[in-house]
Amino acid sequence: MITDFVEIRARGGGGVSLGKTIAIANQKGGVGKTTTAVNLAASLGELGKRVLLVDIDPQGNATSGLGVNKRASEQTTYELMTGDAAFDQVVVHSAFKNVDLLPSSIQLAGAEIELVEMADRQNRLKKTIAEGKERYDYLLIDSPPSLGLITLNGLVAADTILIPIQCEYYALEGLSQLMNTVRQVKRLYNPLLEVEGVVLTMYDSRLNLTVQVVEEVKRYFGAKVYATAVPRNVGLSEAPSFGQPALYYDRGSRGAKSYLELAEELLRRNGDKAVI
Ligand SMILES: Nc1ncnc2c1ncn2[C@@H]1O[C@H](COP(=O)(O)OP(=O)(O)OP(=O)(O)O)[C@@H](O)[C@H]1O
Repeated sequence: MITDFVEIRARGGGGVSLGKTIAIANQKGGVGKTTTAVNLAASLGELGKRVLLVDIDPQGNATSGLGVNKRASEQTTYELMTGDAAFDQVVVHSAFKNVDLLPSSIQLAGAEIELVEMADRQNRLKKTIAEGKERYDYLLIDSPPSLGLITLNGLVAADTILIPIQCEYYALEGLSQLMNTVRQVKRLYNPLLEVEGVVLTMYDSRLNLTVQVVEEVKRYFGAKVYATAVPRNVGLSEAPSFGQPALYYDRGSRGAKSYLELAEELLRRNGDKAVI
């Protein structure tokens, strides 16, 4: 059925417009970067967008979260960034609608040091995923929990940064450092880099602490804070061990639904619409 929500592809249609690259980053560990990357990718794919998930975290959890064996991946973002493989040698289709992956492997941990010696070291990811921008509507980069050279490559390659913040004590700790890094990247390498938004993760509205954290985050980031907060949900934490996004593991779960809502909000904020 054709409704107002149906459109001819807003991005990428006819090869005219380029996909949007969004780095999901926060140097703080365990705040929900990978969970957001995997589930947002699956949700955008479900909504008809062509998505490339770019895993640049040496832990490779986004790779295994999409059901791809990170130990068996011969060509990964490591080879892409060191120049030893081309885009088409690395990209793999996932089992999930509209979602492709550039997998990671533990070898990427070494790249942090190896890249230091290389020419154009902060631009390596940007150059190698450039052709992906012609094929996908959204490219989501899952960053490691640091502000090192690999994360820098992600921020240089990105159009925007999406920051997951866990609703817990010290949630804002390190955010001024992250924003300083964003400002520096803008000044030195990527003047058009913007903040896409802030996503509150592991949200529990029953806790006073959560309410306080949300207030503080809103004071700091204002309208950039997404209205959709992701609740703490067991489906989201179980799904990775089955190599599936929550949408496929347990479609009715609150976690799966909240990431679909997040994807819809992201499309809305970008003036983009689902293709159904
Ligand atoms: N909304 C949620 N509900 C329940 N569990 C969650 C939720 N979000 C994330 N988790 C769990 O919290 C842990 C950390 O999440 P995740 O790996 O996504 O964080 P990260 O920021 O990518 O971590 P790292 O910094 O190590 O890369 C994981 O075990 C994940 O399954």
